Amino acid sequence: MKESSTKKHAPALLEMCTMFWDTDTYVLDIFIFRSIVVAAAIFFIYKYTENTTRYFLAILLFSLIVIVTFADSYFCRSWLQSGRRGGTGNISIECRHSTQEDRRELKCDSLDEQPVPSLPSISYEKPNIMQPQSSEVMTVTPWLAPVVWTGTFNRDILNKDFERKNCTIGLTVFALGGYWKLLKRFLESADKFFMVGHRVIYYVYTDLPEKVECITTHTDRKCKVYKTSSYDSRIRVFMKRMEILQLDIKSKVINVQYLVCADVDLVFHNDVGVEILGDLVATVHPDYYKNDRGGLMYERRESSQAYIPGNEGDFYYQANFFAGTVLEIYRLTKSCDEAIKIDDSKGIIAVNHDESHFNKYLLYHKPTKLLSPEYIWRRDLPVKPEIKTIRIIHGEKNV
Ligand SMILES: CC(=O)N[C@H]1[C@@H](OP(=O)(O)OP(=O)(O)OC[C@H]2O[C@@H](n3ccc(=O)[nH]c3=O)[C@H](O)[C@@H]2O)O[C@H](CO)[C@H](O)[C@@H]1O
Ligand SMILES: [Mn+2]
Repeated sequence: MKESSTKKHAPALLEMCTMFWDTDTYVLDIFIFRSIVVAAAIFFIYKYTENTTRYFLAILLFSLIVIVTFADSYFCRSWLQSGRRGGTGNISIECRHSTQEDRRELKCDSLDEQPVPSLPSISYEKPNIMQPQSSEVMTVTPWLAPVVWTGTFNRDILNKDFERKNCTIGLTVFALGGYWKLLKRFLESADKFFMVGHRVIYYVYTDLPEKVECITTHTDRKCKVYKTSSYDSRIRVFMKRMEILQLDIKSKVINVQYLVCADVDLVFHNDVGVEILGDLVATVHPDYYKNDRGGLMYERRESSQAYIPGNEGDFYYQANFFAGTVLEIYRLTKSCDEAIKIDDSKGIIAVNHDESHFNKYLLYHKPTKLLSPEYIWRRDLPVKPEIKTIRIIHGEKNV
């Protein structure tokens, strides 16, 4: 009962708190205002009241001053600190009793901790808002995520913008069992085409570290090799990836801002740069991108955690190349790992293994950027007019 009545009055009280505590003129205004009120009350009490009433009113006035002081220093402070004002909950409350100048200075300090970065000047053709980026393909999804195709971005602008963020990009790859043989070609092609000019850490997971030669020709790149257990089936391997990734992000073994997760049977054939980065980025599968919902390879058994009903689905995404901030990749890998384990406990393996769970996650947690099939093509697929630049080829299992 008490709680609901507090909630009912919350906006008005909050507004009052904000007025009292979040203005530079607070100290002066409130001091003058209260002094006038108290002085007027004392004048009134002494001029117009008799002895007994006078004492009673004096005690009442004193109690009121105590209650008001207590109320605004306690409630307003905790309300503001809890951020209920929305967005600016980090205001420097500590300086509430200091002078006006101190308050202003401290407030500015917290806002100006990060200088405002600006883009260096670079020359490029003026963007024309009347010119559609493509008449052939979708460049923005219905939830306003860009779809990256050749011709939709200017890498120079993106590179300059990314440099000022001073971020490191991680590239994870698993090479267990016989797959260690694919690693050399994968890393060589990444060295040549992946995020050239940016700080990169390769995170290589293998059960055979002694066979792995992790080299890079760039001075701003590191390679970290981690030993894993061996698994008796390849399905186990790609299910385990989700578990290993989420654990290593959580324990900060993987410690970067952006993470790109790749299969080892990928070979980079053209530049793949910061245009692929975003909060949560998935690649559209080259086999199914023209199919309607019925033709997408989702898990259709209700018994599986990866189940997607027939009337739902956006695109079929490939689990062999995805990217995002570490936070988003953590959420994705953790959710997929949990779903895989629930299925496992019931003896269920989703139709496309980790990829089915990956697609389920992305249906309900929409990617903020999509990569066109140009980013993961396959050698055996026929040439298509919309595929202008094949950037990565997948399924390269022969060395
Ligand atoms: C037909 C089929 O099966 N497709 C699955 C498989 O496609 P793929 O044929 O792409 O699977 P894959 O053989 O490339 O295995 C996936 C990745 O796991 C790693 N790996 C796998 C096995 C192994 O013994 N050692 C090892 O290191 C390696 O990085 C490899 O690239 O993988 C996808 C996940 O990306 C999906 O789950 C697909 O359903
Ligand atoms: Mn693969």
